[in-house]
This record gives sequence, C-alpha cells and structure tokens, in this order.
Amino acid sequence: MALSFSVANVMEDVLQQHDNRSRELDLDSRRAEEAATRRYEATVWIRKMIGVVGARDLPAEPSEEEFRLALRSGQVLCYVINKVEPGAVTKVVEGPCDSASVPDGAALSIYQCFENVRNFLVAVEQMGLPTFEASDLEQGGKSSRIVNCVLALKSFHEWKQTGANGVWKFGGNVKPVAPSKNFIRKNSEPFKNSLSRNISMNETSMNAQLVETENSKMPNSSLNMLVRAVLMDKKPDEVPVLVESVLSKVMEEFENRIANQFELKNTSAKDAPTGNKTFLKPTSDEIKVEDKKRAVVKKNQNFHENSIPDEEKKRRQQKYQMLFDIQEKDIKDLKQTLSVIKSGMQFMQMKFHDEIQNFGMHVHGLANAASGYHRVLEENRKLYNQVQDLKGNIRVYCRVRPGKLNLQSVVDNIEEGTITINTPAKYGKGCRSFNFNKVFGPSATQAEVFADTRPLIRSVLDGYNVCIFAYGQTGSGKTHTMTGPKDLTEDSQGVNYRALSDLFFLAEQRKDTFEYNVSVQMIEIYDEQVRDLLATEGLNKRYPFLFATVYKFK
Ligand SMILES: Nc1ncnc2c1ncn2[C@@H]1O[C@H](COP(=O)(O)OP(=O)(O)OP(=O)(O)O)[C@@H](O)[C@H]1O
Repeated sequence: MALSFSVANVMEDVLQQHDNRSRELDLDSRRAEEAATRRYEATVWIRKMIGVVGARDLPAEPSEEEFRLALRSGQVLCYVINKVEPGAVTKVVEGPCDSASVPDGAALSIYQCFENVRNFLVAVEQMGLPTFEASDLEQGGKSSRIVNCVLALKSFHEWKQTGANGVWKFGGNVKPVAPSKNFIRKNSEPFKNSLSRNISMNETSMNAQLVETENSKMPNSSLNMLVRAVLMDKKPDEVPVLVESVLSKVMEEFENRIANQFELKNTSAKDAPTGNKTFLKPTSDEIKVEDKKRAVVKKNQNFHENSIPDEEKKRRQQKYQMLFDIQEKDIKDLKQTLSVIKSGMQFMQMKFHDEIQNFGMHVHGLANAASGYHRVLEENRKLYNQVQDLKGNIRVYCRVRPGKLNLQSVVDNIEEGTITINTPAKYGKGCRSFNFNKVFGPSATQAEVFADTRPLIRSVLDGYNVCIFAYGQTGSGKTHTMTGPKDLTEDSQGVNYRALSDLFFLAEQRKDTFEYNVSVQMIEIYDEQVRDLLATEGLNKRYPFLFATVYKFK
C-alpha cells in the first residue's frame, strides 16, 4: 500500500489549521481568486485543445463544481492528453459515463468513469507530470490539484511544440521528462529526516512519497499563498519562531499520517488471509494507489538497472569473460575433435578403399572358382558318362519271376551275370547257360533292380538319350518291374516311378544352374505296333518315340 497523501497536502492542512482564526476570511478569498484564475486558464486551454464541442460541458469560466463535473467522466481529460501525446490513453470509454447524461453517475457508469480517469492518471504519471487523486473529481475533492495537473499538461504541450529542447520546466521547477532518478530536494532535509525515522517504509513507498511531494510542488499554488498569508503581518523576529512552530506541527502531522497509513496497511494485510474480506469493489483511491505503486516499482527497476554499481559491473564482466573463455576452449576442443574425426574419416576411407579392393579380389577369386567349378563339373559329367559308355550303351538285365507253388522251376542256377536253365528232354536233356549284364533272382527287390539303372537317369539330365524297356512273354513280370503291383507302395514302386522321382530330384538340385522342362509320353509296343497310350485321338495313337527330355543352361 503506498502513501496516499503528499507533503504539500500535510503542510497545507497544517497551515490551514495554523492561525486559522485570524485570516480565514481573507485567505479564502485570496485562494478562491487564485484558484479561479488558474481554473480559467486550464479551461481555456482544454477548450482550445479539443474544441468547444468536445468540451461542451465546460463553460469558458466554470465554477469549481462545473469544472469538476465536466471532467468527472475522464473523457475530456483523455481526449486532451491524447492530443498532447497521441496514444497515451489507448481506450477511452465514451457515452454512459458522460456527466451530462448521468449527472451523479449511476453505479455502472461510475466504474467506467473511473476507468477513464485511471487511464489518464497512469498516462500523466508515465509522462512525469503532476497528478491528482481520482477522488478529487468527486464532490468535496480538491479541484486545485486537477487544475494543476491540466496546467502542467499545458506546459508540457507548449514545451513539445517549441521543439522539446532541453528539459521541460513547469512553474519554475526543473522536471526531467524521463523517469526520475532522484526526487529528494536539497531544501527538504527535515522531511527526509522525518521519513528516515519511519524506518518501516520500504524504498518503493519512500519514492512514492517523494514523487508525490515533487508533484505537489507549485510556487504559485495555494500552499505558497498560505505561507505568505501566515507570515504577512508578522514581525521579522517572530518569523523563525513561527516557522519552527509550523514545521514541528507539519512533522507531527506528517508522522501521524504515515503511522495511520501503516496501521491501515497492517489491518488489510491481516484481513486478507482470514478470508473475512468480502468481494467488495475497490475504491477509486485504492486502485489509484495500486497503479501508482506499480508505476513507481517500474521506475525503480529502471533506476536500478541504470545504476548498477561498478563492482557488479566488474563481476558481470568477469563472468562474461569466464563464459567467453569457456566457449573459446570449447571451440578449440571442437576443432580438435573435428580434426580427429577428419583424420579418422580419411583412415576409414582408406580402409574402406582397401576392403573394397580386397572384396573385389575375393569376388574375382570366387568367379574364378565358380568358373573352375563349372569346368570341373563339366569334366566330371563327361567322365561320368564315359563310365556309363564303358559299362555299355546297351545293357541287358534278366529278372526271374517268383515261381508258382508246386511247379518246378526251370532255373538251375543263377550267378552274377549268368543264368543256367534246365532244358526239357525234347531239346536234349541238360543245362544251358545265358549271360547278361546282371541276373536278378526271384527274391530281388524293386529297389535292387532300379539301382543298376539309376546312373542312366543322371545321364538323361546331362543331355544323353536313354531308353529303358522291359521285354518278355505274357505274365513274365514286365509291368511288375516297370510300374509295380496293383497295390502300389513306396517299396513296390517300379522303375518308371523311381526314374521320374530321381529326375525331378536332380532337376531341383541343379535349379540354380540349369532349368529343365520335363514332358512325358506313355507308349506301348504290342504286336510290333508302337501305340501312344496318352493319345486321345485315334489317328495319333501310333507314335515312334519313348521319352523326350529338354534341358538348357540358365
Ligand atoms: N518279381 C515278381 N514278384 C512277384 N510277383 C510278380 C513278379 N513278376 C511278376 N509277378 C506277378 O506275375 C503276374 C504277371 O505279371 P505281369 O502282369 O507284370 O506280367 P506281364 O509281363 O506284364 O504280362 P502281359 O505281358 O500279359 O502284360 C502279376 O500278377 C505279377 O504280380
């Protein structure tokens, strides 16, 4: 909570109390005259700035009440300040709070009026001009402060119009437009001391107080008039005593008011956390004080920023230097790392190049090996088929069918490649032997019979023509050997099934190297006629070929 009264006010009040009896009438008349002159001056300027229409509620020579009512809505003030400093008040609430239409201000419009006034006061304060209290616009308020503010604004405007050279001066007092840094006057030591005694005041509130004090300086104001009036009829030797008396009263009053303010502050601080405080609408004075406090805090921040001690600057400089050194070191490290990475990359590139070369050589070797493998395979194939040739291009095997029970077999003896048969008496009793590539006895299995023909199947895939056929009288077992019995099992499969099975098995093994197309024909030679067993048309039943296998390299 900031202090909401000024030294000038206190002095004014004290002086008013002092010697009030003797000079009351005369003083009032002088003050009224002085105030009226200033008010008219302010009015003329306002009407000039915003025009007679804009200031329609403000007569050329308004009474104190008329002046207050005309400005109460804050609209006129906002228009004026926006003329002086465009955009100083960004939003001006218009209409309902117009004092003319709502003379006493309805509950709703009071708040809107206050918004205008508050915005105006904030803008004025930011410009460094003397302000007034929002309550000064209410009945019983001090219109002299409003007039003073308007005249200050006028002075500021004139200063701007003349080119804003040097510093802006108002009423003979030098006042920088920029945010103030030191508001303590040289001749205000007693007040300083007095304020120092109130050690509970923080710097912000102290500055608020001093800003208020400064803003209230007005040589031509009623304060000076009062002082002059008090001292006018005194003898010179009475003046020091009188001044001392007035000053001591001012001190006393001032301290009392500060004490009251802090008491109020403490009371509201206690009330706040208890939750007893209801949601009351803040009074215009409270809001004004809060706004002012914020503005002063902001000014203080700027002030502190501009007045950083040398030690702090040195400390910051050292800190920046340290950060700079660290960053410099980091950059060096990074450069070093970059160099290491670069050489690493070069090494990797060389290694990669070598490995690619090695890999190429390996691939080359593999290609050679593959080519050698194919050569060897080819040689192997040739050798293999040469072996088959050596075994004989035509091989004849004999298989003896198991005999029927109670019938004597004609077979006398079976050896590896020879079968001996008992010859009937009519052909001359005795034995006759026949030679074959191999003779299979009655107990020979299907697998044993196929084992001797198996190598020929591989020759088929190597491009050789192979023919396997069975020859014999009716019922001798040709179908049994080539196909198998009616109830076919894996073990009883004959040569055809086994040969085809091997054919597809080898084709699958060689699929990466060769692609084989396999086709099948079924023919029979019966009664010296070759017939196509798969032919559907009668004319094509006679066919001269047994198997045809096509192969090609991939
Ligand atoms: N090695 C064998 N083991 C067991 N049974 C056999 C054998 N050889 C042939 N047979 C049987 O003998 C019978 C006649 O055989 P198969 O039909 O194979 O003779 P085939 O020579 O084909 O006769 P066809 O010329 O009249 O067709 C069949 O019942 C068959 O099962």
